Amino acid sequence: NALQHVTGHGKGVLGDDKNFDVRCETSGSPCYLDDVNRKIQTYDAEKQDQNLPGKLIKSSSTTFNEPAGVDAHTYAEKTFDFYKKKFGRNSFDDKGGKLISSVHVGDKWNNAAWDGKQMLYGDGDGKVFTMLSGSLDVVAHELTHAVTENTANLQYWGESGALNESISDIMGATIDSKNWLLGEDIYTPDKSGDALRSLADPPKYKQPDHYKDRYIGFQDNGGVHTNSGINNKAAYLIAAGGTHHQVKVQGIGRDKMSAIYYRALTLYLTPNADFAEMRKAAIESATDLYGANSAEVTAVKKAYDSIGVN
Ligand SMILES: O=C(O)[C@H](CCc1ccccc1)CC1(C(=O)N[C@@H](Cc2c[nH]c3ccccc23)C(=O)O)CCCC1
Ligand SMILES: [Ca+2]
Ligand SMILES: [Zn+2]
Repeated sequence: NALQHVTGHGKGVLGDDKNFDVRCETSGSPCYLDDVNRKIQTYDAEKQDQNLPGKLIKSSSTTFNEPAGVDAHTYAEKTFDFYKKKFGRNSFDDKGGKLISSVHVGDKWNNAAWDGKQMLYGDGDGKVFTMLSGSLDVVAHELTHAVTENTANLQYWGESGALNESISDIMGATIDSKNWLLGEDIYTPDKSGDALRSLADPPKYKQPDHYKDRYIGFQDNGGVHTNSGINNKAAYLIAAGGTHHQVKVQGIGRDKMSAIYYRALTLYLTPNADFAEMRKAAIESATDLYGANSAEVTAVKKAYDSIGVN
């Protein structure tokens, strides 16, 4: 069958209308959540997590009545386009690798993940989470794990793991740039105004925002989802500015901040990098991009001073 690609339509998890690229048989039907240009395919795991990816989501027309799949597909396209347009990166591996997502993974699974090969999204239990692909920052978070694996490959425990997590939150909050929250669109559907994490104020959701308050222990791979708050705070301050622990940072904006972290991730960070190495890599990247005595380099130095990473 000819690789036709047409525009599909459908409502997302929050009931909003979305357009996205699909593939239809030459007869015009059925159509699939298969973006042949970007090589993004979205599957239905049918509430199990053993035989992945499951079934390629299809519809008898270009209209898809599958909100979780519509958002997983559309947000993967948006994240793909961000990396391509802003950094010239051709998919997560910079080789045009195929991006596979599965929705309805597990039974009311209150989580999502990149499993080393594909993205997985749970439906949530409807209390703690609604379908997790309904949040652009979550999709961008997961896809960024794939980028990290193909670049610095930050090991997923201890300080390198916290940095791995932080880079995913930073790119998530850059691509979903409406605020500095993570997961707010799908977290506690019955309650508004809360989120899974805040980069602006990590302690609001029980994350540290200073190196002296880091978690040292064995839970969650040594606290990768906890200590990410420390580097998240630094990234927030570099972008938005502010005074933290008596240190004043002049912000340089989200755009330059994310360019610094992307350069650090792809050129300087190594698999076992710790927070001290993150500081050096960010200074080096800002120096490359904006000059040794630039306001951008000063912002990076001050931000890391303010979180106790000197
Ligand atoms: O990608 C990640 O870092 C997280 C992947 C978690 C995971 C790891 C290994 C196997 C399965 C699942 C998923 C996300 C996450 O931050 N999960 C946290 C918070 C969380 C979500 N659901 C939970 C349920 C219970 C406890 C904590 C959580 C975690 O797993 O810690 C990222 C954005 C939103 C969900
Ligand atoms: Ca957000
Ligand atoms: Zn993560």
